[in-house]
Amino acid sequence: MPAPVVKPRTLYDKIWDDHVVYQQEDGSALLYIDSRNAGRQVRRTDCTLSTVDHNIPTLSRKNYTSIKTFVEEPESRIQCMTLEDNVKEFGVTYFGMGDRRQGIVHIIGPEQGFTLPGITCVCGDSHTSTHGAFGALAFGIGTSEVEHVLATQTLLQRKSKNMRITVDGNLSEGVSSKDVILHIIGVIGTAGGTGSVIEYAGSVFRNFSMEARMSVCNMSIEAGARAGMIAPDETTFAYLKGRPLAPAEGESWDRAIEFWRTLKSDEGAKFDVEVNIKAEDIAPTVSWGTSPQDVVPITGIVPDPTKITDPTKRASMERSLNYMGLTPGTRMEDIKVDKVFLGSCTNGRIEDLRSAAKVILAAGPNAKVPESVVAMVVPGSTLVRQQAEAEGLSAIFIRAGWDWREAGCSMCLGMNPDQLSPKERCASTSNRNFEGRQGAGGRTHLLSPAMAAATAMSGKLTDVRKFVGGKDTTYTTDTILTKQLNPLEFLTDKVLPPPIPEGWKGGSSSVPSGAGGSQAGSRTFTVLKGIAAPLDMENIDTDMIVPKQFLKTIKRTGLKDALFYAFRWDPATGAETDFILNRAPYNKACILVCTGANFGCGSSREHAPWSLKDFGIQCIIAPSFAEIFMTNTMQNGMLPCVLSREECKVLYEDALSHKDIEVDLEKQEVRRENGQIMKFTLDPFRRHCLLNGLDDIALTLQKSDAISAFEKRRTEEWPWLDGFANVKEGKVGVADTSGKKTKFDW
Ligand SMILES: CC(C)[C@H](C(=O)O)[C@@H](O)C(=O)O
Ligand code: SF4
Repeated sequence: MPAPVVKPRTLYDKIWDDHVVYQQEDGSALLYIDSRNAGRQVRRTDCTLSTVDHNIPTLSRKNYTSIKTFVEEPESRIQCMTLEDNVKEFGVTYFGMGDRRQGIVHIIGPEQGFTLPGITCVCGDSHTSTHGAFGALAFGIGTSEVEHVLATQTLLQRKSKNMRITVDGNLSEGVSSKDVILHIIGVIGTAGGTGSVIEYAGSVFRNFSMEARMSVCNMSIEAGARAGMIAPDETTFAYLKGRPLAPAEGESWDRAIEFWRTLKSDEGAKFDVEVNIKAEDIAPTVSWGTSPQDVVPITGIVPDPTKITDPTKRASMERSLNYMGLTPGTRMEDIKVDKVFLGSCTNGRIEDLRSAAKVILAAGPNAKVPESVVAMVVPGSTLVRQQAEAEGLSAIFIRAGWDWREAGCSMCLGMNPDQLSPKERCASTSNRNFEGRQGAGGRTHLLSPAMAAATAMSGKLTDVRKFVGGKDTTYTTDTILTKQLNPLEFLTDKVLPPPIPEGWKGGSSSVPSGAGGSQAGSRTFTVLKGIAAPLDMENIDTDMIVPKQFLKTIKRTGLKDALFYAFRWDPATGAETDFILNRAPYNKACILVCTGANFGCGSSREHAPWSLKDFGIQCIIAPSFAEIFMTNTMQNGMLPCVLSREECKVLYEDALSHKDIEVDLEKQEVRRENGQIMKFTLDPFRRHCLLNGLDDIALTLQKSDAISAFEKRRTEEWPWLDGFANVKEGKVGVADTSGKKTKFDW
């Protein structure tokens, strides 16, 4: 009999196929998750890593003794202490503030060799896409899904489309990986990758270092994609070799490498969407608006909304320009800044710091940041910080007048004290320029580390080529700086597997008990009729829906007033504004109708649906949704309903005239008062769960035999994934197992 013909597969197809624990009839699958960066009992502590990053202060830690005494802000302190209690209780490896392996989770995972090719990796954070740079399938999830993974080590997923973005050619001088990804998002838009996993291909990515690849994959979420990935190659393997949590050299490493070499898209594999970009078309790029797609070359001008024909899009652009305090036609290079932020999970790595330091050096030995500007560097991890100090980079920054901080997320989202004041303008190497992202009323321009340095040294947005004319500032080998050290010199802390928590009967044959049904409120959605609140905006992001200051809660409830906070409360007086949700009858709305696409884009914060639900909104109707937000709503018994833009506009008018709208999930239809019916569709499994109020975790636990069987096979085929493979004796990188039991409200 002839051998069956094997269809060529993409890299994404291969990783997906390797992780299917159980294929459901409706097309969705239970996917095994190899690693997660973060309750319930934890099924695989050996696959879990946790740290503190979002809300910790970035002040000197010289006198650090404990979170309790160091973190002044009470809610942040409670959140961090709760995490510490939980990692103790569950025996999860934890890099706390006193550990030099602490840092932004998307920096420390790769740094430690925890992120490996071919794995699935999730984290309750949208920039988990970063880890795709290693040829992993890595994506962000919300709190409810994190719970699901912690309890079952699996996730219910529907396969995404395959999208390939190829960038071939030679990048021009001054153009870095950040410019490449900003340019890509400018071309395809923030919803351009929705429903897809992007594979980045072509000579530009092949020639990038791992750090540059991480910056690109990191921002896949800003392009709306489920994940971004790059096929692993010799650059990947060289980066991983010798890292503490990577497979140990010898048989384990050899076996792993042999497998990793198979992880590439086959010749002739089918991609549903292909985008081709010429490297030569990419210039040093900067954002002008409040969405990462609002970008222009640094040599460009602020665009003119009157040239936009679609009224919703035009209104969004006008709103952005008004928020940003910019006039159409202004040269980007004429825009003065107040602050410069170098850091974040996009650009807080050693190469980013080197690239910026190089520009500072090029500005001259005595060059200083102008008095009017505050420039800060926040390394992505404490190890990056130590390496930068050893390489002499910190001295370059400090001499030029930059503020040299400790590791954390910092002003990327301002959940800690590092924030912009209203109307302050910041050149930032982070990934999001949403309204209020870096502080209420603050204005953000996204750019590369080299451009940030050029901007800091001149006080206004500046073309980096003015500083490094003729010199290549891409992340290749660099000779200007004093000395470049091998990161392995800093990765010397010994690692042991996490301790086994008391009472844990783990292993691949058992599934923790007590799982199921912890979500707040009802999970059932059937028919809903009532007042709908109208919204006419594009790209409503989750930072707008619920700003960062409310993410410090460890509860799912009490977020009613947090909803659209910056819109609903006057920043000066705290009084109610006349925003639509504050006006009767919309203050009692149970449905939200939005005419703009890409509702819920940005962060994976489940606080967004929690706050909507707390307000009373159970259904959102829009032309399209960001994927993580959509899943998060359904996890909370809410319905995201997709209708065409035209239908949304009709319902918007109904909402304006206070007409009731009826949404029927059983029949999958929206009914208007005049009897007109609009049909919609929803994933059959999700619909079934919503109609019956089913808990995913309870359902998954019924498949525990399949999970155990998968784990057995995984141990045979990929033994290096069990436990922390490259374990050395010595210091334990975890908290102990004593301590009181702490329970979240979720
Ligand atoms: C807080 C977290 C859930 C969030 C994310 O998902 O991205 C944050 O990292 C952000 O960048 O907004
Ligand atoms: S995007 Fe910013 S806030 Fe979010 S993980 Fe990265 S650094 Fe932290």
